[in-house]
Amino acid sequence: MEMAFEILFYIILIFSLSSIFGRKFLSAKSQKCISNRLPPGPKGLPIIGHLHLLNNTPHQTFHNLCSRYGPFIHVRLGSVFCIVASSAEYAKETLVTNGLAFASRSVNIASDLLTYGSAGFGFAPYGPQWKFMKKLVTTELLSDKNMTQLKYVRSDEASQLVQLLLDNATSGTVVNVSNEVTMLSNNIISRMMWNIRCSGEDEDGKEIISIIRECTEILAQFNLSDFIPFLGKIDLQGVRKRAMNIHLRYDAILEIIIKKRHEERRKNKERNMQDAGGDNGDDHNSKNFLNILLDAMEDENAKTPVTIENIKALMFDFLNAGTDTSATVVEWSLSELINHPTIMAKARQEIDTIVGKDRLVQESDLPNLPYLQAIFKESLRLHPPVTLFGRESIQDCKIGGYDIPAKTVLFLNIWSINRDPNYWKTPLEFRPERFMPHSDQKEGDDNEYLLEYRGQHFNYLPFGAGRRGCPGMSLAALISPRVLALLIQCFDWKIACNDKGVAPKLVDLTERPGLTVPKLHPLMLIPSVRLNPFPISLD
Ligand code: HEM
Repeated sequence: MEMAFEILFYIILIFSLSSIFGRKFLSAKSQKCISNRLPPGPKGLPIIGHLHLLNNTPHQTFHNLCSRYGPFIHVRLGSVFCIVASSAEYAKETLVTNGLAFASRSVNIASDLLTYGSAGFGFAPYGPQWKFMKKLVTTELLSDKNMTQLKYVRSDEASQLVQLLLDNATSGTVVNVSNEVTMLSNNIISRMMWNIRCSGEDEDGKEIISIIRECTEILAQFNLSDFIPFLGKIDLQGVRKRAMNIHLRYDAILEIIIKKRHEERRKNKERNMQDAGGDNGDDHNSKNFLNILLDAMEDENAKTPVTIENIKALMFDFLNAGTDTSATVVEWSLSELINHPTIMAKARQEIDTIVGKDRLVQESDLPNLPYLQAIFKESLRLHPPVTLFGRESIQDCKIGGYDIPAKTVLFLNIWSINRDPNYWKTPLEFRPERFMPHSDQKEGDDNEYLLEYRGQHFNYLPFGAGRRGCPGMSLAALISPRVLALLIQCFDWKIACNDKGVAPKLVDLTERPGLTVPKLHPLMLIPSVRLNPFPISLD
């Protein structure tokens, strides 16, 4: 609500300013669009277009507009021409059939500052730098080999979470599960990146976590200056100033981390020289992302040189894209399981049968736990961590017979497609059985159980698809289901009392607006020990 008032206030201001400046800032691009054959859309207002329709849950706003005007619509946000795709057919058309045209991302004032002018990967324009980064990410940083080498990080963090929850269960303490799984996910990504834990005593870690939180907030903030060019310099909402502040803090901490790492590398090299090529005894640390990137930067024969800005920006992308997303799935899954005790019981039975009660679930068990996988998939469907993602076109193209000009921003509404009754039976129901083979199927389930999230099934795209589909999908599929399995295996859960002293019967499932969409209210639960896994041992 607050945001709606803020936007209304600025819109009135824009109208006043526009009467002074006239309409000349309406870009040539949007003028050109008007003459072409465009997808349908609501009637826009002069200058601001459809800005007034947006609130802080754009996926829901676009969903409502598409229910009225069809699955492929256009809107104009100030001077920015946008299309919204809200069906499997248009997802395929935009992400794959016209995948090259829509291979870029739009950049805004905050993301430009935070990513060193798009020097990283996630916000990089489509071109040689992005292609080089993509190769580095898929063949080195997030390669199967590196994921296997860094398995000890994920296992260690999972053990630490179980230990912490055991302590809480023993003392009967209420646990903020949302916070704990976010911290776990931050720790995993941060240790894989540069071997720093975010929780605990490490000051660098604490600063990193506070930066991540502020970034998520500012990147999700709707900034009018991104859409009304003449406001760019004015910074009405103070977004540029805040983004600059975060950027400077991020840069300062990165400088410290990189300096320390250079020093360690120098010492290791000296030690290696003395040992005449022997092991440097630092193998855990050596495969972290920062070391791989510093190796790439020091490679004098590289065709595409890697700069320090590339490294800092890429690290930013991972922190930003990889932490909250993986945690959000666990938070939603556990919430749904508590609200559906029969599903919880079935998941537990599967774990008890396949894994037993003598040891904890390991990553290697995951392929043998189909019901757990179905819960993971169903959670990604009903509560996709990324509800809406954006791309930008680099050339004119035709989609569904409509003319789409270059530099059009595409919003793909995953949230809406995942709830579309044309593709899903009882789409608003949390029902993992839809992803299970025959015996558990309800009549008319068709082939929902065959659907995978890897980007080939266009009615189910929690990780996107095509060239810019999520490179962290396999990592997320290792982290989230395993953590969820441990929470199911080791603990019984009770909902904690609210501030009125009443324990609600069901977990509240309201969404919090933002770049990723976690629960509005953190998941506050009281664990009790179901399986005491001493000694805690994970692979
Ligand atoms: C459940 C967890 C996750 C979900 C649901 C998710 C979802 C997404 C989505 C929808 C996109 C946009 C895809 C597109 O444009 O087609 C994306 C992009 C991206 N994701 Fe993820 N993601 C998750 C975890 C991760 C992790 C763990 C990492 C890395 C450590 C990561 C790194 C990225 C990057 C770098 C991009 C940008 C890729 C590019 O622009 O080429 N994500 N993710």
